[in-house]
Amino acid sequence: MIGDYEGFRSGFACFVGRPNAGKSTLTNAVVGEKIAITSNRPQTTRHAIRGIVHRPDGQLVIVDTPGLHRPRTLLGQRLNDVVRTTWAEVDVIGLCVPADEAVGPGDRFIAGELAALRRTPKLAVVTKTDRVSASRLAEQLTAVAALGTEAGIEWADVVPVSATKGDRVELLTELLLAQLPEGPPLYPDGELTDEPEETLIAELVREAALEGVRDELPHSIAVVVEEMIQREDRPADRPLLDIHASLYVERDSQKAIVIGRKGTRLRDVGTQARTQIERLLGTPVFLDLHVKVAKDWQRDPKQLGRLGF
Ligand SMILES: Nc1nc2c(ncn2[C@@H]2O[C@H](COP(=O)(O)OP(=O)(O)OP(=O)(O)O)[C@@H](O)[C@H]2O)c(=O)[nH]1
Repeated sequence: MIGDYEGFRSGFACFVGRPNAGKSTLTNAVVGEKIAITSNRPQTTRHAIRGIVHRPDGQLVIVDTPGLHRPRTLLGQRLNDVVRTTWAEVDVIGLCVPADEAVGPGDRFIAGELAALRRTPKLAVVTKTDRVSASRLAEQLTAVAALGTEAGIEWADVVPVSATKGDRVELLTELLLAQLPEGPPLYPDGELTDEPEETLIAELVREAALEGVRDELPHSIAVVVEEMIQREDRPADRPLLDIHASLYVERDSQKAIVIGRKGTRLRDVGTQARTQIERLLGTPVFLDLHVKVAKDWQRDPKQLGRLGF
């Protein structure tokens, strides 16, 4: 049957780069739908969420990985393992370097790790080009080319993009597709992601809970969707989906922060998350959030397992 797909390319790609490099935003821009989680604080992406681009001549499956970083906790170690496993499995890797920040040790560390994957084609992606002048962009393109040379990587392409403006996102997609092996589609037409809905919903709740909180919290929040059930006794044209989710924090003090004065903060988190979830699922949702303390869950293998890591 392979012959039926002559000229068709399919495979996996992932974007790597230091925290805040713009990987999630770029994934969304390439896939064209909000699926990965973005935020202006580092390391909010924890799960390998795939977005799927369908084209007449190819199919590109994007795997969104957490940032690689120096592990300080058990969670950190597991995240790094996830990242390395993902890198070894994909067909093409895009290293994202923001246009508005100098190439630094973080980029060199990641480039060094990438260089070890000899057979995988690698593209350098200079992100957030809308934030810099043309001359600054030209300098950054040179710096990123040099980053490759130093690490012993031969970039398949060096592509400047703005995910927010949509500049050259289409070009990048084509260049990624061109690196994929020939083969039949991996997923049915029309599918955007194969991540279970619960995971996406949990990530949306987590994203809402992280809005505007202090720096110590991001790594301490985990969200688990406990139950999703259609409300009974609803007219067919007005369905309602009940979602019960737990927000786990590590300490009582963090619980107080998440809940806020008289529960106002948690209500806002619920409203924001519900809006996003309704957009994702296309159905009205009643979202019930509970905050629970799981003492030092990041250091406890049993708790990590229960929270899905
Ligand atoms: N102006 C501009 N801002 C961008 C662009 N892409 C991303 N950003 C912003 O940069 C910040 C980080 O973007 P993310 O996509 O969350 O970065 P990330 O690499 O996935 O971050 P981690 O999940 O922490 O690894 C967010 O505030 C984005 O809005 C872009 O093309 N232009």
